[in-house]
Amino acid sequence: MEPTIYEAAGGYDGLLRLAHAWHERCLADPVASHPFGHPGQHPDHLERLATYWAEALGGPAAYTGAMADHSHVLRLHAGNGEHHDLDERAVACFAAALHDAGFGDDGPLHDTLLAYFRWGTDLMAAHPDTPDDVPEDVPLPHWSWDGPA
Ligand code: HEM
Repeated sequence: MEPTIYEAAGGYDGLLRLAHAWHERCLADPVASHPFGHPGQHPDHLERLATYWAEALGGPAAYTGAMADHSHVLRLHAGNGEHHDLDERAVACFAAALHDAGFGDDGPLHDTLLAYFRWGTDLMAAHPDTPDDVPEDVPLPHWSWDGPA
């Protein structure tokens, strides 16, 4: 049977490595660093991000099982107005992070992870006005080798 993207990416450990690499790239970027480093952000941010990615990419449902739901994640990203520059920089940082974390610069796994992140960034930008616009109980969006699942 074809491995899930989660398995192909090295499971939770591989995705945690990628989350660290993405965060490093964002912190080093003049635009993408802005959202990070404010007081009050979750101390386990990267572990929670990797757990979320794991669930979205065919791994265990541990984010929604033990941490929070997708509506919570949407609310964290909502209410910041339109920010296309930031989104573009965040995607560029993710492409660089794929390289840094050992996922290479091309190939099916690299390409699907990058496409997932680009899609996810658009989903996160869907509520620019206020977190109050985010409905309750939005299901966590899954991604497959063929795109949105
Ligand atoms: C422009 C791109 C993005 C930026 C600038 C960004 C920024 C952030 C920031 C600042 C936080 C911390 C919020 C807090 O703890 O107060 C966060 C949390 C998080 N983000 Fe993003 N994000 C981006 C894209 C994404 C994408 C594409 C995904 C998923 C595919 C994602 C998933 C998450 C998750 C799961 C959390 C943690 C939620 C929790 O603490 O339970 N983000 N993000």
